[in-house]
Amino acid sequence: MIEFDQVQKSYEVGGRAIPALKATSMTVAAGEVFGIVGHSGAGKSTLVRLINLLERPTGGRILIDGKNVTDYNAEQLRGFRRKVGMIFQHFNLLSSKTVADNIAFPMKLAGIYSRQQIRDRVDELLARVGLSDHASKYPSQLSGGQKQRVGIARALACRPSILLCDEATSALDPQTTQSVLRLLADINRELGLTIVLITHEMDVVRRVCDRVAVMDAGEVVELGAVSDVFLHPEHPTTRDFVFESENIDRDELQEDLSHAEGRILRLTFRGESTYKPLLGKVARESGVDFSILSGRIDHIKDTPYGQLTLSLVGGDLDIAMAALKAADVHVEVLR
Ligand SMILES: Nc1ncnc2c1ncn2[C@@H]1O[C@H](COP(=O)(O)OP(=O)(O)OP(=O)(O)O)[C@@H](O)[C@H]1O
Repeated sequence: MIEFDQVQKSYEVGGRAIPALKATSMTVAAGEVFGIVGHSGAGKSTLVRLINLLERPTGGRILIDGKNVTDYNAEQLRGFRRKVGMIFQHFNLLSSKTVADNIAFPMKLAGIYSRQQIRDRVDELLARVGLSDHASKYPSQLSGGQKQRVGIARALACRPSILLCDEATSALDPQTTQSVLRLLADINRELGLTIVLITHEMDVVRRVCDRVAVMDAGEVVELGAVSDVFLHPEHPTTRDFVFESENIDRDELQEDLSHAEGRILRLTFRGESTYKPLLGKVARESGVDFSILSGRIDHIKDTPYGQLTLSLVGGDLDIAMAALKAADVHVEVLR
């Protein structure tokens, strides 16, 4: 478990303290995939670099599994850092070393593993990330996705309990992003590793994270289960991220809504209710006519969800609303 207790960070620039993270308290549970989303400069990298103490907080405490790591001496810190792996946007591989040597590097540096242990672990990790045939290649001979797989294998070499991902898919195309995210989800499930993932894309959060913190100007402005934050965003910054990820143009949406008749509702279905033929039944029972203005069905991690914007005309609106709510559909009246 990672606990931030009133953690703050400012950088000294030209004798002035520039605040990057305002006093923040939050907890990341062991074994969860925790997303941190925010625009450039929001403080995401600072927050994540505080977890492995690449940056030292200027206030507050960071507790990992109940231990205050901000108090650690140099030796304790070295041991602790082996338990926290990290992957980066631009992979940060050593270009003069082969794939196998890149993966072995943190184990050699630790100085506590035998040659045989290192060889076995490298083979195991190469297989885990699907690169057994590429062990002797150099990073320049690999695609972006393969480089990130090497980065992941290297981060896992010393069997960490926490994996930090700093914009790990931002340099990859959508298909490669999917496969790297799938690999991270598998690793999380199989190894029970805690993953903290920073990104500026809500879509990445939607695919793999259990919970998310939204950051704006050095502050966590919204935090919760991805399904709640994504489907019912409250803070304007969160709304921007969700709209962006769904490719919704607000002006166009307003324009479409202004042409629609009657009441306008947004319905959110989660889990099994997503696939039920509910609208026809509600229309028959209430006499209300629906017309669909927009809609999508997708997944939040493994859970299906659907969102429909409807205009409703005629019939008995109260009966329709009651029937939808009784079927566990979240109903929001837009007009
Ligand atoms: N080493 C540093 N010295 C001075 N200021 C810094 C330093 N690192 C970050 N900052 C400042 O702290 C604030 C937060 O930066 P941070 O890199 O944490 O944001 P971010 O959300 O990760 O942004 P990005 O997505 O662009 O990486 C910014 O205003 C940045 O300019």
